[in-house]
Amino acid sequence: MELIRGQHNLRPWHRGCVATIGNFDGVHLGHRVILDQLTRQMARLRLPRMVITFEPQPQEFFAGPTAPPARLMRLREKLLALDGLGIERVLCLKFDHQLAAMPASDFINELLVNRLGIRYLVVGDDFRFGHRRAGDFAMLVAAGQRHGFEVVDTHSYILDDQRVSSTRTREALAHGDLEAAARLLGRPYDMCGRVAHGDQIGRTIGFPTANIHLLRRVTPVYGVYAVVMSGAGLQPWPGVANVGRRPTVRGIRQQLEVHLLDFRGDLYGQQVKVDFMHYIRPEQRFESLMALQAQIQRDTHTARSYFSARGIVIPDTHHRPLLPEAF
Ligand SMILES: Cc1cc2nc3c(=O)[nH]c(=O)nc-3n(C[C@H](O)[C@H](O)[C@H](O)COP(=O)(O)O)c2cc1C
Ligand SMILES: Nc1ncnc2c1ncn2[C@@H]1O[C@H](COP(=O)(O)OP(=O)(O)O)[C@@H](O)[C@H]1O
Repeated sequence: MELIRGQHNLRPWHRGCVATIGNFDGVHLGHRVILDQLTRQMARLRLPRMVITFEPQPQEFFAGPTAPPARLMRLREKLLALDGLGIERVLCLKFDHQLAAMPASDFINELLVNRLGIRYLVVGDDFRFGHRRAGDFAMLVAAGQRHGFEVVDTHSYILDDQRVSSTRTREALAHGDLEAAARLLGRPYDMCGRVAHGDQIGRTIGFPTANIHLLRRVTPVYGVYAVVMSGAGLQPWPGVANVGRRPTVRGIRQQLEVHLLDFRGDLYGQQVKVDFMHYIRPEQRFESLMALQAQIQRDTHTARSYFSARGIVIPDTHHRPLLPEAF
């Protein structure tokens, strides 16, 4: 997949594509239907698929730095998901004052027509763009008729009588209904990151945890969960995780901490993905490390019952095949 950061990085060979515009936060089943639509048009018109997205997301820009709304994915996670679906190109536009002030006609003529040479565009019929949100679906349809591209409305994807959306997914996660979120996403909710060094308190209470910095993001999950971690050259590995500020040890930053069940080994520096399977409890402040330790012990029991009821097996570190000494 090719990532094009900003309009100024578009080159003449990027002209000619079938495209969609949106936040794609979560890359949920509704998004997947849109992307499938692009795939069919790619085959018909023999043109690459282009996803046009914004960073920060417009709602984040308008909310300002003090009250950022929760988002499901960091840009990196979004790009990984789109790459996994085989999308050829992503144009990531920096959403700033300049873009917010761009007249709707420039957005169409400069970007969509001149720079991108769009031949097919799929967007929601409530999509608004350009200065004062003056651009709308009807304007795109009219431009399409003038310049010879097709504009199609995204049909709402319905599950359990309701539209699948990023907001609905965030709400399911906020209510601890990870199972509902997984149905909307078509996979468990996950977060990706690199395992960093922490305060090394975990090992002293018998629960070493792989620390993953969340890079200032407002997460839609908060508290203790049964998780499955993958990456680091391991088979998917069940564990328990805490997303929070760790009030017991006076943590400052919000962090994701994963304790893998029955695992021993070094994970520092590894890039990992953590699937959130089941909500266990909210984060709490404990009076002592001993009280925290006792609670984590109970959390691991809860997680073990969850995994065994679903036939998810915990691998055995001791039975992992070892490379011969000579290697
Ligand atoms: C399953 C689990 C639940 C946790 N719950 C809490 C909690 O409710 N409150 C808290 O302050 N710390 C909690 N922690 C502890 C911290 O997340 C962290 O593991 C601990 O402070 C050790 O940090 P370190 O890895 O930097 O040494 C929990 C950890 C795990 C693995
Ligand atoms: N079962 C386990 N789950 C998670 N990490 C483990 C486990 N066993 C060993 N580790 C290793 O120990 C580190 C965590 O130990 P910890 O004492 O919590 O130190 P830190 O505060 O640096 O995270 C992990 O980053 C990983 O490399």
